[in-house]
Amino acid sequence: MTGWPEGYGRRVLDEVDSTLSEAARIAPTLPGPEWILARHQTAARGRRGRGWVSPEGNFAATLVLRLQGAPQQAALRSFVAALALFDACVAVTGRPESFSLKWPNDVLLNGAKLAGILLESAGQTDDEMLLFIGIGVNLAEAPPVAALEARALRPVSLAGETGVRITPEDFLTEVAAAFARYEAQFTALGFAPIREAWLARAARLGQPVTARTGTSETHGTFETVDAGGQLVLMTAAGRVRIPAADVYF
Ligand SMILES: O=C(O)CCCC[C@@H]1SC[C@@H]2NC(=O)N[C@@H]21
Repeated sequence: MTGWPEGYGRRVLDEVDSTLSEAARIAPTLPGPEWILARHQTAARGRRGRGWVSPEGNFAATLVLRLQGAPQQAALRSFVAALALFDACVAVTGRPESFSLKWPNDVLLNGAKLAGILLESAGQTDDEMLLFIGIGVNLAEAPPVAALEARALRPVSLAGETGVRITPEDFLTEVAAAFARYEAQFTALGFAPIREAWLARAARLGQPVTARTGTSETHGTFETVDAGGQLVLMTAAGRVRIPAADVYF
């Protein structure tokens, strides 16, 4: 059985507006990294200003990390978190072939959206920042499709697709343990092995995708993710590196 990782704190809330907001409120008082899990969120947020619908029984948590170094290095923790989620999903289902990762940091199950990650930060000085890694996983139930944007991937739940039922608390133990392993690897060896591991689990590598920002769309073949975590597409106009976007298949 997976144990709780040494050095990481944990608190479980019945209800909160958003675990990301709670993280920002309590982070200055925390002595070390801390997971905040909520059974219910009243104002959860998703990427790019979207909301996040999280029915009871789904996983909603934020990890608070105090980090030294460049903000770009902090942002690469989204890949660390995505790998941790992938491993946790495999640990509870025993089905590595069913899961994949979508740039920048969604977890797919049978090609549909199972989980999302939202990074926020605070308190940045020259050498220290607080990073909040917000994670939502449809463990029990997928949100209603009416809540989705056009072209967004269909949401699915772990229980619906695999029949595996796990509580958010037990899932947190798996995610926290996997995160601690990958974070130790990141600290010791940098982004290179994380990047390799992420690419080995990537959805649609070598296939055509569309990357959309608020203002532009880029179509191309998904070539790789570079050493800075940017999406690399081969387009009709040549190779393009994209720092942030939504990807559509
Ligand atoms: O848009 C996405 O794919 C990212 C969704 C992230 C949702 C999680 S749920 C826990 C944490 N608290 C929030 O308000 N959002 C994140």
